[in-house]
Amino acid sequence: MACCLMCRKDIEQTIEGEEAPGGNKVKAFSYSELRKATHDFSGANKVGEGGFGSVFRGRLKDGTIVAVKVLSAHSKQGIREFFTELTAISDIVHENLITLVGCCAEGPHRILVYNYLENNSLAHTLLGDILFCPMCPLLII
Ligand SMILES: Nc1ncnc2c1ncn2[C@@H]1O[C@H](COP(=O)(O)OP(=O)(O)OP(=O)(O)O)[C@@H](O)[C@H]1O
Repeated sequence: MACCLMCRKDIEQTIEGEEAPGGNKVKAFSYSELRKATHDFSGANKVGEGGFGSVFRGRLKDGTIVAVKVLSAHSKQGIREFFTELTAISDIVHENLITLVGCCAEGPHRILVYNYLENNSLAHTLLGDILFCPMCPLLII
């Protein structure tokens, strides 16, 4: 049984119990489920790249649109960072932050699944319908 390097809990216990180390419910996805959701992690669904690895837009079976963050084999971040991110974010629920929907730790795969944030939706969430002056950087209030 594999062991989480960070909290020393068995990965199976964490994942199969569908509970992240922080205590919030986090769904355990199978690799094939996420493969289907992202059309085999197709380039067309790739929305970004971070230090962790590639991020794909995916549609789950129930129609939910998610962001699928795949830990790259070449990533400088490893299993410890995977569980650090899992632990840190699973405890936080805030309207201005993305929510961790679930994760996958099947075989060599380490994947985090978040709710999908459309382009500009963060700006819209933070600023609402504030208008910008077309002539200068000032806000029109
Ligand atoms: N929940 C999301 N919804 C939509 N797009 C996302 C989401 N999460 C990440 N992305 C896209 O993927 C890119 C990479 O995100 P990621 O969180 O992996 O790295 P980062 O925040 O840019 O940097 P770091 O690796 O330092 O955390 C983002 O810039 C964004 O374009």
